[in-house]
Amino acid sequence: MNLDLSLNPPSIPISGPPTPSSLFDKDSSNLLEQQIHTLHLNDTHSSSEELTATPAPENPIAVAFLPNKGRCYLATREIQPQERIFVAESFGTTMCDPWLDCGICHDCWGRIPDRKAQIRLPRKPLSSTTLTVGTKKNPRSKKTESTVMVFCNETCLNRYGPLKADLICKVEEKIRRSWDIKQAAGPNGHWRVQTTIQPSTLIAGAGAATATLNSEASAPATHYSTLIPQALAVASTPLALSKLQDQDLTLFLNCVWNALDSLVAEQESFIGTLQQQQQHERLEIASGVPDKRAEALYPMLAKFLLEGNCKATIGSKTSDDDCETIRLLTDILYRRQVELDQEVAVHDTRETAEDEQDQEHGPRGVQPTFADLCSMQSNELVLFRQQLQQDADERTGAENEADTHLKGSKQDRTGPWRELLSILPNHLLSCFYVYLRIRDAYLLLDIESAWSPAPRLSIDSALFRNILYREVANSFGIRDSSDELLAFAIFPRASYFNHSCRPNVEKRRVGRHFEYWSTTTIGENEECCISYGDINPGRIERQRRLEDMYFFRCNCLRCIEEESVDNQ
Ligand SMILES: C[S@@+](CC[C@H](N)C(=O)[O-])C[C@H]1O[C@@H](n2cnc3c(N)ncnc32)[C@H](O)[C@@H]1O
Repeated sequence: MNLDLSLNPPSIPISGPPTPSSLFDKDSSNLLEQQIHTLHLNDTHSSSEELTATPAPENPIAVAFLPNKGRCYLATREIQPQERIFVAESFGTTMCDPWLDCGICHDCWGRIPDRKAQIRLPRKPLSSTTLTVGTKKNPRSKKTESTVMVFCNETCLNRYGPLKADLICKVEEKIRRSWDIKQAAGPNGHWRVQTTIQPSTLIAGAGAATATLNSEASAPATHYSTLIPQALAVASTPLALSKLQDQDLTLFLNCVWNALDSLVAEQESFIGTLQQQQQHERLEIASGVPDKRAEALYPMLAKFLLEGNCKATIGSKTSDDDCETIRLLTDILYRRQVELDQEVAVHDTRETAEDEQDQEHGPRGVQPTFADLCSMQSNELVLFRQQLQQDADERTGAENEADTHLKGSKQDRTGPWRELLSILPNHLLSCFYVYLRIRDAYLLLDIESAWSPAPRLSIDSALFRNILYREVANSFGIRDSSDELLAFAIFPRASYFNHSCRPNVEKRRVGRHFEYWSTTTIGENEECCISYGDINPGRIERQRRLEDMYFFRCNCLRCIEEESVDNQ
């Protein structure tokens, strides 16, 4: 979901961009806990303190905290109408699927004037590896064969980062592969999810496999056979889930996602990696060569977890929307890895600090970091609650289809998972699917040793959640002059602009930047707000839209004024 944009070009010079404080460190594993702590701390502020922005004389705006809206931008001085107050840089972008090969540049999102001079990626034919599960060879879809990235010219490609572009094309190829789960599950199938082995023998193996398959060694995790009862002790019905306070819901979700990671690690440890033959030779596993087993691992996990439990289609193909999400995640993970590696040589050319003026697209803002992205507001809990409600609404008045289906299905082999899966909203199960898809793609690239020369990426559920639920309702739609949605991008430092139904700031896209311009005189310490889309309808309709799309009840001055008039 995205915030709407306006697309007018700039005409006057820039003031320096503000630097919002980063509340979180780069270790993603405890970000959720830290976020709760931070919000708790913020709750203890007095309102007079909260309304004072930290002075930053060179910047016209600074981040502050408002009790009923969270963080916001306040003016640090009087701002005149038509001042450019901020330039935002993205940290993660993804082109919408229909535009992948339609002459829109992946870097500047402009229409490519010279179609003959454009650069189309991948340049070389895609990997010859047969990406099928089971014995049947699946013909490549047209999507896989088509170009996945187009750039105006070398300048745009270099700014985007050729290594990253190449990597995203490789990932795209993997996520488009067909998951033929029926074939994989047959008697001659390559892999079956096994959950009958004693947990005590698995925990060490699971940790070892994770350490091998992911670049960061992780401590052996708690096994799902412990985590699932823990989750169900917190809530065992959708109704109980809907009543949980934030802290308990976070605990519940942590148990669920950690349980998924534990299952994934356990199954990976059965396969082992190519270097861990002894591990899986000890265990009785289905026949097949290791790489075939690995190819079948994630499709089978999806079948095990989702089939019969999820109303969303767990198809053999990844939906276009899911591909968009995975490209965005990969872009972000790539940039995070570059930060972690601090490999200047591999770094995109656009990242040089002294290059503050882009000849084609005007001035640049401060380059955001992964920590900036992690300090954005996570919408995981509100989204979860909304999805629970939606599922409940769908069930009202009709037979509880999901439950009937479960009871009559052959899903009993899911054992301890069954009860847990049956109470989760469908949307969360769809997120599992995207998570398994991305892990599948990365595992195949591991097996093919296909990362180099780009940095090797890995993901676990904590990282996945940290990124995914910050993208939700926080990413910006990139539109062309006819309002066509071309792409999505995350602008971490721009995400502190709150909404107002009477905004005093407007966004303008200039190439791949966003610029923020005052539309009126803004007094010192006054809040600077943009609008999240259409502000023309009446108050009730405006508020309903914001609640549905962005999960909050609007507390802007206009709504407060109109509400008090309505109540008189
Ligand atoms: C893009 S973020 C803006 C920054 C956010 N306040 C923060 O602390 O990170 C959007 C969120 O800010 C809050 N918000 C923005 N505009 C608001 C408004 N007019 N009334 C109430 N809350 C608002 C809501 O929580 C919303 O989900």
